[in-house]
Amino acid sequence: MEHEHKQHLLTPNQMAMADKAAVAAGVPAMDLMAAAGKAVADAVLARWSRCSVLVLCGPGNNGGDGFVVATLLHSAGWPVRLAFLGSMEQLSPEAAHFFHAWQGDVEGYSVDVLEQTDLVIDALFGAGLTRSLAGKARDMLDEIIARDIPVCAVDVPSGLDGATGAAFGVVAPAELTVTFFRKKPGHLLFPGRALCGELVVADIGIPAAVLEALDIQAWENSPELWYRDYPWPRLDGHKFHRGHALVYGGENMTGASRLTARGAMRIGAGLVTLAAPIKAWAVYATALTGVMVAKLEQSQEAEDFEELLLDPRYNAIAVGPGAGLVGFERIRTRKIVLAALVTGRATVLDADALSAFSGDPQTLLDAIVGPCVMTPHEGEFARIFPEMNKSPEMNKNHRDDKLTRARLAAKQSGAVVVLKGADTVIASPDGRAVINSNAPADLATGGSGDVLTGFIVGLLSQGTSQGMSPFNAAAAGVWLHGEVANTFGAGLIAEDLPDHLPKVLSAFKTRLFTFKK
Ligand SMILES: NC(=O)C1=CN([C@@H]2O[C@H](COP(=O)(O)OP(=O)(O)OC[C@H]3O[C@@H](n4cnc5c(N)ncnc54)[C@H](OP(=O)(O)O)[C@@H]3O)[C@@H](O)[C@H]2O)[C@H](O)CC1
Ligand SMILES: [K+]
Repeated sequence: MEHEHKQHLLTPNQMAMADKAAVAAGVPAMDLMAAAGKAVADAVLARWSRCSVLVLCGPGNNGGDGFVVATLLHSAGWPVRLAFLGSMEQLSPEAAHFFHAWQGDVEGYSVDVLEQTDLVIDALFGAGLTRSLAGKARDMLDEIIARDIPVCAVDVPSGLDGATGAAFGVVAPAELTVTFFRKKPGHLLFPGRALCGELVVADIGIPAAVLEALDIQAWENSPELWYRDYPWPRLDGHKFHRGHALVYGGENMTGASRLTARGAMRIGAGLVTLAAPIKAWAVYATALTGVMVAKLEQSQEAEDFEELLLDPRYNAIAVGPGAGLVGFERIRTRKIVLAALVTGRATVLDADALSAFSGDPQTLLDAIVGPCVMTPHEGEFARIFPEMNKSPEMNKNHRDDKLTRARLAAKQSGAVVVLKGADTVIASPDGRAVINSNAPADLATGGSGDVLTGFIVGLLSQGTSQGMSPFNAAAAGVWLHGEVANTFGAGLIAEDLPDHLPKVLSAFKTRLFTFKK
């Protein structure tokens, strides 16, 4: 399991390098293509009953895979037709070999060929796509969409950028995509994740060892990445070892920070204190058992918060949920955030803690001096990194994708950036990134972000010195957050998330011992 590293995500360029490394290691390109085509044919035979298949082959090795698929489905007794968009001369040696191995006709490449077709094998373009599809390639995909013909895509649906999940123009959505060796970011980032349909990753004989030579910077989120650092309660673990999380509670939206405090408790913070303006103190004090509530005196809340922070035992701080943005609250929220950041202690900034700096984000970014995790959704992200979506550099080469934006924001801010969504990206200032893929749609309920903030600050409060770095704490928090929602299922509301975590943790713990083997 160790060096399997199933979570690695390779860019199309890294995929090509893996390909070359495999050939250099003695795996003939011919065998790679044969194995790729076989993996696609096997996946089709396993999912569809015999039907009339049209294989669309493009000019490169994606097309080469298609030739292999056509021959294998034909020899399985399926009615197979093949149309080729390219020229013999342009084919690589291995693609040319499998082109000649195809015994059937090569039909003219026009939309008429779609007549009587039950299933299309999309082997037009894969990792080599460099620009939007146009002309006949595009017309064919438009027609496939119009006729709603099921598609099995080879490597990626044609038109999809494997690096970003962005569509270069038209993409025919696939029921099934078969990719090779490892996933690409584009298989996990929307719209790519949706356009791929069910994803199968086939081992085609590329040795896992080639990964060492690649400078992998992206992974699919999984406990495999961070379970070694997970702060399991130690037998001698006095609660003070487990750290003390300090959560700032707002005046009106008291529910938000209560969810955060509960999330921090449930994930194992030794102690949690919620600091709230005295006006809201009674609400918190009655609602929260087990969480201590500190009073912040009227109109000097920020000073009192600073005073609290003089106690070094508060080793992780969360600000944002329900902090308040209306009128004077905005000024107070900014002061509270700056008071937290100046301590240099692990700080999680979410929601209002971010929006309070829209208009002058640099004040916030300049104040980040210690371990910090930001958890913006797209709207909050745009307020803190307004230039991110408009810079010519970003849009010139389709770099306005989520992975690039989160990475640039992390680099620029020095914080770990959790750019939330159905495909949450966790990016570290050093360029590493994790794409989360287990979150169900139900998670988009009000308050679920407040709980995530609690999970992350709760993890950070437990042994930051020993090893749950902000990057790992964010990845673990996001994964557990998704896992709880998955196990809970329909009808989930935010309040269920903290209380359902223990069940997931114990299941995760037993599973861990299988990891450790
Ligand atoms: N690494 C592996 O695991 C294996 C991958 N295989 C398959 O190989 C493809 C990648 O093959 P490649 O030849 O590099 O590229 P494509 O087949 O995806 O593209 C072919 C050429 O198409 C041209 N191109 C690019 N964009 C367009 C466009 N919009 N319109 C027209 N033509 C386009 C481009 O050539 P240009 O010179 O025109 O730019 C491409 O070179 C991978 O996806 C796998 O399916 C191996 O078969 C097995 C091992
Ligand atoms: K394809």
